[in-house]
Amino acid sequence: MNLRLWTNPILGKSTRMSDNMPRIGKKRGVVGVIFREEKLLIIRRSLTVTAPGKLCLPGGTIEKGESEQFALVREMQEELAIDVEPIRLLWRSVTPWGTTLAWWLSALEPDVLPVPNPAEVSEYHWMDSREICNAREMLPSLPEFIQAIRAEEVRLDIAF
Ligand SMILES: Nc1nc2c([nH]c(=O)n2[C@@H]2O[C@H](COP(=O)(O)OP(=O)(O)OP(=O)(O)O)[C@@H](O)[C@H]2O)c(=O)[nH]1
Repeated sequence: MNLRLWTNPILGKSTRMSDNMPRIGKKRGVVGVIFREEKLLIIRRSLTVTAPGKLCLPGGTIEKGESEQFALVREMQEELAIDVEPIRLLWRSVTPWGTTLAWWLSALEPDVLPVPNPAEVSEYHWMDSREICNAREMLPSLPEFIQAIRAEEVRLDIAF
């Protein structure tokens, strides 16, 4: 694969990326990185959306004119009826099909219970990193995110 170094303007750090990394005009998405008791909030996609039945982080496409934070708050409401507070951008990645993803650490009040919108989400789980890496139906971006944490490309203030 043809690799080059790309300087992430937000993290101010060089990240190894391939030639199919972010390009202007491609679809952009945002996902919420939401922890509770050192577990990550994972959704199972409904059977009527793309990648049906797959496990992934809650999130979705950034609509025209939206900021990443606005899209994140909207998607969390639409998918799980939760109000989250975007805290900071942790990582950027690109899917093999060219969607750039912004990974936002987000806060959720400790007593709030997500309520899946069945049109988009069939269920949710709180999973640790071992469960995420072992789950067969996970979108591949999740294990890649865990690898980026282990490589200290992503800085978290909690053990995960
Ligand atoms: N929600 C979500 N999407 C992800 C993850 N990882 C990943 O590659 N994606 C990709 O990010 C893109 C946007 O996510 P989505 O499909 O949930 O967006 P959406 O609800 O707006 O639906 P749409 O874009 O099909 O209209 C998709 O290409 C999806 O495959 C993840 O962990 N969570």
